[in-house]
Amino acid sequence: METVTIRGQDIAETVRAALQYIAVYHTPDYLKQLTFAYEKEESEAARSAIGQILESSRLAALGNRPMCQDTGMVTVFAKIGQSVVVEGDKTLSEYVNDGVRQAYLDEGNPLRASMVGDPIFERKNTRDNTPAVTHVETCVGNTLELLVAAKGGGSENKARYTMLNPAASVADWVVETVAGLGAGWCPPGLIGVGVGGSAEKAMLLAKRALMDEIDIGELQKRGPSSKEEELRLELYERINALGIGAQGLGGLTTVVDVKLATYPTHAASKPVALMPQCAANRHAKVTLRGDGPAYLDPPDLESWPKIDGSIGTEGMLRVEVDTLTHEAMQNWKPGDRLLLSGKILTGRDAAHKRIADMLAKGEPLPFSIKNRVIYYVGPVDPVGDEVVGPAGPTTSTRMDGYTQMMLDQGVLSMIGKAERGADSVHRIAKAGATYLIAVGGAAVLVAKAITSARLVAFEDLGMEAVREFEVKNMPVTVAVDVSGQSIHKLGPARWRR
Ligand SMILES: O=C(O)C[C@H](O)C(=O)O
Repeated sequence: METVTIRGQDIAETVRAALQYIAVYHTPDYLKQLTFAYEKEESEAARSAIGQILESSRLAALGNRPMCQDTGMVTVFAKIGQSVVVEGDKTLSEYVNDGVRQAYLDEGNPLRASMVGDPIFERKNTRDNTPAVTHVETCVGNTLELLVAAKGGGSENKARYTMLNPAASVADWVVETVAGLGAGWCPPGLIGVGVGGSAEKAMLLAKRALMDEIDIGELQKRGPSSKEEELRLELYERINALGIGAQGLGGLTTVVDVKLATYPTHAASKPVALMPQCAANRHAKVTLRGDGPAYLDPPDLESWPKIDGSIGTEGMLRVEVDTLTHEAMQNWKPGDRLLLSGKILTGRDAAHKRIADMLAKGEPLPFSIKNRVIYYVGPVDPVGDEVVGPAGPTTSTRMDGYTQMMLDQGVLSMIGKAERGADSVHRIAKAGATYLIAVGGAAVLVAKAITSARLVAFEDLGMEAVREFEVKNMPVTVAVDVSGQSIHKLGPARWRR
C-alpha cells in the first residue's frame, strides 16, 4: 500500500475545525429524535424543557455560539493506517492538543476552558482546555480517521462500572443504575453500554458506542435481528418507563437511544460499563488522506425543527429578586414556573470551596451572600455585544456539601440543575429557603435573560469566578419549596410506568 504523509499541522487544523463545529451544531440524528420526543411528550414540564433545548440549539447554530456552556472535555478516537507517516516533530496526541488549544481560544467563538491540570490538589484551570484524552488505534490503510467528541462534565460524572457475575442480568443492572443516577446527566440523552473485555475496555466500548448513529426509531420499525438489538430495545423501553423525563422533571422520554457494544471476555468476568450522554451530544468523524485538513460541511440551518420553544410567559410568576424575602417564597410550590428579574450572584464548585476555606480561616468574604440568590454556573466568555456567553446551570448536587454553609451566610435561594441530596433538601426547608432549576442544555436561551455581568471575586478561578448577573425574566422552575417538597421526587413518581 502506498505510504501517505499527513502533516501534523493539518491534524491540528482538522481537530480545531471539528471542535468549533460540534460546539455549535447538534447532530441531525439527535435533533430528529429529540423533536420526536418533544412531539410525543405528555408531561408539560418535560415538554417545555425539551422545547427550550431545541430552541436554544437553533439559536446556537444561527449565532455560531456553543449549544452548552460546558463545551466539554475533548476525547478523540484516532484510527491511523499503518501506511501513514505523521510529518512533524510532535506526537499525534500533541497535534490533537494544538487543535484543542486553537479551537477553545478562537477569538470569534471562544469555547469554555474547563480542564484543570492537576486533578487532586490545586485543580488549576489550564485555560485552553488542554489536554484532550486521545485514544489511538492502528489499522491497515493510509488514512487517519478522527472521531472527535467534547463531552460535558455532568454526564461524564455519571459514568458507572460494575463487574457482574457471568449469569447476572446486564439489563437489570443498567436499569437500576440509571434509576439511581438522578438528572445531573441532563436527560433526554443517550446511554452507552459496554459489555466485555477488561474493566477499561468496557468503559471505552461504552463511550465509543455513544458516537454511533441514533437509529432506535428504525430499529423499532424493522424489529431486532440480533440479541444485542433485542437488548437495546428492552433497555430503551425500560429506561423510559422509569419516568425520569427531561431534566428529571418526570416524563415519557429519558433516553433517545441506547447504544451497546460488546467484546469477548474472561470466563469468570462480565464487566459492564454505563456511559450517559447529555443533551449536548457533540461528536463528528473526519478523515485525513494526506491532501490537507479535513472539514465538515456546514449544516442546512433551515433544517432545525421549527417548534415553539419560546418560553410562554403566561401563568408564570414574575419575581423581583432584589427585594425577595423568605415570606414571599412561602407560596411557591414545586413545578411553579418563575421569571426572575434583578441581581443574582454566580458561584460553583471552586468558588464554594474558596468561600469555605476563607470562612474556616476566619477571613471576611469579599461579598455578602445575605438575602441573595446564587446561580450555579460557569459561563462561556462573551464576544461582540454579548454581556456573557452561553450560561446554563451546572449540577447542583456537587454543591450539596456547602448547602448549610451558604444558608448560614443567609442565601435565600439557589439556582442549578437536577435534584438535591436528601440532606440538602432538609436543610433548605429548615432554613425556609428554596431551590430553583433552569434548563440544562438550554444555555443560549438562558443567557438571553442576562442583561449585565460583572466580576465580583476570585478572578483567578476563570469561568468559576463569582460574578453578579442582572437578569430580566430569567425562566426557572421551583424544584424544592420551603416545605422540602421536591419536583425531582414528585415528577418521576407521577410518570413512572
Ligand atoms: O460545567 C458545567 O457547566 C455543567 C456540567 O457539565 C454539569 O452538567 O454539571
